[in-house]
Amino acid sequence: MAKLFRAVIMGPPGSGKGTISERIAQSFGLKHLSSGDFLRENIAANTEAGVLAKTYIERGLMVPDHVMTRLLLPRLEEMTRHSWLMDGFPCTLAQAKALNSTCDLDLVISLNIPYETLKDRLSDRWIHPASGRVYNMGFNPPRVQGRDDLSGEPLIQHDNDQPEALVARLRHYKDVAKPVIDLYKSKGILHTFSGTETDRIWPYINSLLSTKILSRPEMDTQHIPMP
Ligand SMILES: Nc1ncnc2c1ncn2[C@@H]1O[C@H](COP(=O)(O)OP(=O)(O)OP(=O)(O)O)[C@@H](O)[C@H]1O
Ligand SMILES: Nc1nc2c(ncn2[C@H]2C[C@H](O)[C@@H](COP(=O)(O)OP(=O)(O)O)O2)c(=O)[nH]1
Repeated sequence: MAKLFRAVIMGPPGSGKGTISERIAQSFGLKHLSSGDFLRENIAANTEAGVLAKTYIERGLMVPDHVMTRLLLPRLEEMTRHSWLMDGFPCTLAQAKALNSTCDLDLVISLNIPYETLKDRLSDRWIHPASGRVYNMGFNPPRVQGRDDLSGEPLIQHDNDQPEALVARLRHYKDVAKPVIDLYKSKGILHTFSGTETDRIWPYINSLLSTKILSRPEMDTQHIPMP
């Protein structure tokens, strides 16, 4: 059996983590794990952690580290037979250290996208709140305006995606992500990609992964929630 592959994708809000993760999952058969999806599943199932996490997310705050690690690490430990790509975790040094004690990462992708680009994308980002599916009116519009493609339910915009809130969110991201990025740099597994368009960054990520993932045993093209 081919060696399992463990990767993380990092980047500020709107940098394209979700979009690129889906492409990686489709092209390389890794399972796309998303901290946001996982939190939404817990909220929908009314688990104790989900109820707690909801109180933070509703206020536009990050969920505390101990809640995130207690929720996610056991799930990652269970994934003994699959290669995966984690999107949205870790995003603090405490989370990264906790992840480190659970598994050895092979690769970290960091997206470095200019502020103006993030601002434009996010002010035009529409979300299906129940699933977390995202649309952008120019880049990946829904089939029917204002409606989710799968459920037909209405799409919403988040206040914290609007320019007034964005500056603070990006500053916060930079502060908390810097030590995480430094940690992965020191381990020699960090790969940074800069640019303004996902379609132009993607070929570089694709060719990097082609050199790292030699065999593709799990050509599973779906975005699979954690077990
Ligand atoms: N690793 C994490 N640590 C703390 N809170 C998290 C983490 N991942 C997700 N969250 C919380 O869950 C919420 C939803 O996460 P999700 O990644 O779907 O959305 P987001 O805010 O749109 O992120 P982005 O803007 O980067 O796409 C976040 O706003 C945050 O409150
Ligand atoms: N115009 C444009 N929009 C893009 C591009 N790549 C992604 N997007 C859109 C899709 C989303 O609406 C928004 C943010 O992307 P995302 O994949 O949700 O980012 P992230 O928050 O998971 O990091 O930007 C891109 O290259 N151009």
